[in-house]
Amino acid sequence: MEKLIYNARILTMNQRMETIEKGYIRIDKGKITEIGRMEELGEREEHCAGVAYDLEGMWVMPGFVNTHTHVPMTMLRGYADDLPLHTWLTKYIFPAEAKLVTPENVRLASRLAFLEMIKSGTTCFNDMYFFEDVIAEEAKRAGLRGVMNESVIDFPTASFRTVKEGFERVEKLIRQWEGDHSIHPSVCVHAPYTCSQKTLQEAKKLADKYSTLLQIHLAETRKEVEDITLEKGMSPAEYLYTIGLLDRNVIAAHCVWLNEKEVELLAKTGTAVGHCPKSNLKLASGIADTDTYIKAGITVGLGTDGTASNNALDMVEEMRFAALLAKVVHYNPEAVNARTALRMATIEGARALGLGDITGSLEKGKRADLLVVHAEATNMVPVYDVYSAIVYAMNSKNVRSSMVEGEWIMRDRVVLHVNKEEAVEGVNRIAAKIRMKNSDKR
Ligand SMILES: CSC[C@H]1O[C@@H](n2cnc3c(O)ncnc32)[C@H](O)[C@@H]1O
Ligand SMILES: [Zn+2]
Repeated sequence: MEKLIYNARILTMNQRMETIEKGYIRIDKGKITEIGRMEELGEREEHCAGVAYDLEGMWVMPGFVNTHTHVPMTMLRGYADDLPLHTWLTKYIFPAEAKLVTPENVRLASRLAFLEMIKSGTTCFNDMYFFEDVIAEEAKRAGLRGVMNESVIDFPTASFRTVKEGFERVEKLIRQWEGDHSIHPSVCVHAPYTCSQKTLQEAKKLADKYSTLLQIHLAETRKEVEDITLEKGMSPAEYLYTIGLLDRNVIAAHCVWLNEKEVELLAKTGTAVGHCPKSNLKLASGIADTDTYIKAGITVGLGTDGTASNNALDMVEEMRFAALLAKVVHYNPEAVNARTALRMATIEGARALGLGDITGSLEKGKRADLLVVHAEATNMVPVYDVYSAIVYAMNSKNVRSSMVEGEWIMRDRVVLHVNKEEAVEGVNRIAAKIRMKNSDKR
């Protein structure tokens, strides 16, 4: 059914960063069919074949694109905090996942994640986990757009015993969702320190075969750089370049520790970065120098990482952290200004995922993935600059409604297709079992 949104201030986030003071968007079959000023609409609002929404006092902007997360890790939120990555991962998270990751738990934990994501304005996410078939089903039900990465790693996991089996699962998922508008399966390998050269190259071949994205964790910690340099005689990104892994269809999460040469390699190959500022801070991994990356021509999006290392899925927070942190890297307040930060959270994120023609900005022909923001909320007043208000003053509660593929997924803070009580109760049940098992061991 056609929808018409009118009387809103519209932030298009298009190439020219156009805003429309009082504008309208016409939506049909999931797509933006018209976008313009109210004067251009004239009396035509009466000629909407479906429903018209008067959004006086609201801003309409593209939904946030979370370029790196592990959706079902909501079940491990707060399970192991205040640890460095290596200890956190090998002593706590991998062992817990070996017992906890079942299709049923993944389903429940995904529902909780989707509630939190929708409430804080995410409309599109790039996931990396196990049982992505289940996560994809739940994302579809919630109404979200998702890039789904069944992730391959060189040890047996709950969802596959061998790397071969892992890649078979990836291919199955790709075929299963072929032609779907909002579920985008892709290929993923965990990291250069958990996957052999053979696994990494096989993944790249598969991503190229199906024209999908390839996702990997890269240069997250100083330890990773030291270990890979010792083993391969070169730093992690240089190693990936040497074996043919860096490319236009690749997104590397984190990239905290890139040297000058590696920055050039990423820029030259068109490899994108998924910057996760909060997770990098909490695990004390470091601060990625995104200002330098962007100036070098690298596409940089933002990600939350999972809730066991963040511990939230809130892109509004992530965007603010990204802007603030970039400034202290070079003691330069102009680094990553509000416009750049909002671009990273929307259109640059979409471009990093290879979805730049589909989502991330509000333009004719693109899919209608958008947010309705309450601009008159007290924490947003006064407004001298819309980008400043969104990046430095807004909080997630200011997001009132959201839409993906032209369908509302939240209206007036009510998430339409995820049952809150069920999701909360489900994850609390999982946590109770973990607590019981851990107290048995003592
Ligand atoms: C192979 S599925 C994804 C795998 O990654 C783990 N993980 C979560 N956060 C991080 C991180 O910051 N660096 C490296 N690995 C991470 C997650 O627990 C899954 O096992
Ligand atoms: Zn991660």
